[in-house]
Amino acid sequence: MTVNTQPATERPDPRAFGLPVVEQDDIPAELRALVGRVHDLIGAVANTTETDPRTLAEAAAAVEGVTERLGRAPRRQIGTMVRRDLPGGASEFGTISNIVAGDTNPAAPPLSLVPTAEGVRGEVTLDTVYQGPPGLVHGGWIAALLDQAVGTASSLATSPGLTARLEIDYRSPTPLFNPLEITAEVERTERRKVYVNGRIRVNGEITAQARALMVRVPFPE
Ligand SMILES: CCCCCCCCCCCCCCCC(=O)SCCNC(=O)CCNC(=O)[C@H](O)C(C)(C)COP(=O)(O)OP(=O)(O)OC[C@H]1O[C@@H](n2cnc3c(N)ncnc32)[C@H](O)[C@@H]1OP(=O)(O)O
Repeated sequence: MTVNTQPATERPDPRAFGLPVVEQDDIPAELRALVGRVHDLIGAVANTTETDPRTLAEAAAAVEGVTERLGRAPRRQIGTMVRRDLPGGASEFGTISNIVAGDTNPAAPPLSLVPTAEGVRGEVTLDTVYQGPPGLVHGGWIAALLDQAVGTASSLATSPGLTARLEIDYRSPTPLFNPLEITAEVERTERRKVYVNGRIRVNGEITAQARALMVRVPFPE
């Protein structure tokens, strides 16, 4: 039975939880470029066949130098959020260094999800940084992508919550270097509980699907 006892129309402002908020448009283009180059670096390091000790040592020293230089500025407060405008006039908050979708996380693919009539949709192509079995996406990353999708669908349709339960059916291998279409939508809500379904498609075929229970976080008084 579908029970909608607590439809959420309020959008909590993360500042009410003591979390700083950055406007997505205020993230400097140069920081975005740096995030992109470090993302490329992760792939280059993971896949290099370079064996010359001097070349490798120089690369390590160069990276260490950049890390030290950036470390001179204070770190962002843990839990810093970013506000993003969405197509259609809505906006959403996300953690700025979210491992799946964070604007400033070089390890994130990143996955960008937009609202649809049903829920949310995004497309992403993963490289060997996300490899599990040869040529295939790691199962944990498949779960991570789907967790993000069901969480975002739930958050946009109701209000932000935490994943209480996530069940994944891995139906067929999910390949690297192929566009993954990720969709999710709310099935029903019961008080603070939001039941959400999601899936990954490759060339129109479902490779993995998720059933999730999100529990909405109570707003501060
Ligand atoms: C802050 C503002 C900023 C905005 C922000 C925006 C972010 C927008 C994008 C989000 C995109 C992120 C997507 C990644 C999402 C993660 O990765 S979340 C991280 C992984 N999850 C966690 O760490 C959660 C850990 N678990 C917990 O903290 C707590 O167990 C929970 C889930 C909050 C529930 O605890 P609780 O609030 O005390 O609620 P509780 O009363 O126990 O349960 C409520 C109801 O849920 C049921 N329930 C709870 N757990 C379960 C379960 N495992 N199975 C079945 N039923 C359950 C209970 O039975 C109860 O049912 P009813 O009595 O109402 O019928």
